[in-house]
Amino acid sequence: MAPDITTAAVNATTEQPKAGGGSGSAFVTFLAGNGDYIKGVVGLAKGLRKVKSMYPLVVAVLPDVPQEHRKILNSQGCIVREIEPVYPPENQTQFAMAYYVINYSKLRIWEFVEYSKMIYLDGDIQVFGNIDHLFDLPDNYFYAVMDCFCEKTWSHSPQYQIGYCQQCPDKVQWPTDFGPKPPLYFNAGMFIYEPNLATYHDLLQTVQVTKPTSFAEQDFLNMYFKDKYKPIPNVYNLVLAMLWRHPENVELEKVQVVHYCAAGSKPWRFTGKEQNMDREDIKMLVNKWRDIYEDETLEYHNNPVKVERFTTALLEAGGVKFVPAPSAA
Ligand SMILES: O=c1ccn([C@@H]2O[C@H](COP(=O)(O)OP(=O)(O)O)[C@@H](O)[C@H]2O)c(=O)[nH]1
Ligand SMILES: OC[C@H]1O[C@H](O[C@@H]2[C@@H](O)[C@H](O)[C@@H](O)[C@H](O)[C@@H]2O)[C@H](O)[C@@H](O)[C@H]1O
Ligand SMILES: [Mn+2]
Repeated sequence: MAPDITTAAVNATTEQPKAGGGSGSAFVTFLAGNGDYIKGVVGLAKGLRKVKSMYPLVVAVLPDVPQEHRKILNSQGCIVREIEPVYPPENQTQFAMAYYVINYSKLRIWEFVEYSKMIYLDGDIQVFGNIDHLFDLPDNYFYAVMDCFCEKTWSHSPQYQIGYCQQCPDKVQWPTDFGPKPPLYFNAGMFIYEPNLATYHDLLQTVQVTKPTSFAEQDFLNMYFKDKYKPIPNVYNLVLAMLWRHPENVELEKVQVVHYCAAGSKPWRFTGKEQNMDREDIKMLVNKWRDIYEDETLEYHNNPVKVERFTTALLEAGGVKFVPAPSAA
């Protein structure tokens, strides 16, 4: 039987190593704690398989992720990478959500230089369309979708207070006495980046001298990459609040990636009781997530990537060495 090798592994042996040193691409997500986000990551691994992505899913896990959850990740074909926490400097900041303090640990993914390009996805994201083409975007930029400032979670901000949102910049003009309009701001639940050790060390040093703010590492990443940030269409990270805040900017049938970040929208613990959670579109998106999560045909053991014998022979004949690697996709 032909050895299981991922297309990415084959690609990795043919692509030229880039600046970061790595030569392959992969999706990466972040898992912390012993709670139920493991379900989000399993759903994501199965969703990437359903859309027949060519790339593996790396999961950066904090030490508090239990062995049982790591076993589940391996059984789903994920590549589990242990990371240490990253804490912001001592501060009095009230994060929008108290647990956001652990989200600074996401910054460890810049150390994964065995990969030249990665797409980061939160564990509460699902991919409903193949987005592998995003790995081909030009290097040296930080790609992500613009966020929305209209939810209560933004009530601390001047944008919210004057009703300004970058999703509808002409609705409320930015007052001149408020100083310069804020630069475009991205949601950090999904982004395309290149791991790089110099950037990684600079990120960690800069965190220690930067005052933490409400949206923790999301604010920090926006500040750090403000000159490299390139917005990509909302279809690549539908922040659910867009459905009721900016429906004119959403064409649901074209959405490729859904981000279940609105309060009460996590599909694995959905009750439908919170504000906006009784909407038909929300219930449809939660059911779409659940269908994938419960789909037995999407289990890894039902989907090992097989390569025709001739491909193997071709690789060996060409002297190209390939390393079998589990694929989450
Ligand atoms: O207890 C937790 C909280 C968060 N996360 C990870 O951190 C990400 C960011 O948190 P979250 O998505 O809840 O933030 P939101 O996008 O809802 O603001 C999650 O998607 C998970 O990948 C986790 O693994 N365990
Ligand atoms: O740690 C800060 C987090 O900030 C972001 O979530 C927010 C943001 O999207 C707001 O705009 C929404 O209003 C809010 O609901 C949502 O939770 C990222 O999705 C998450 O990955 C993480 O970076
Ligand atoms: Mn999220």
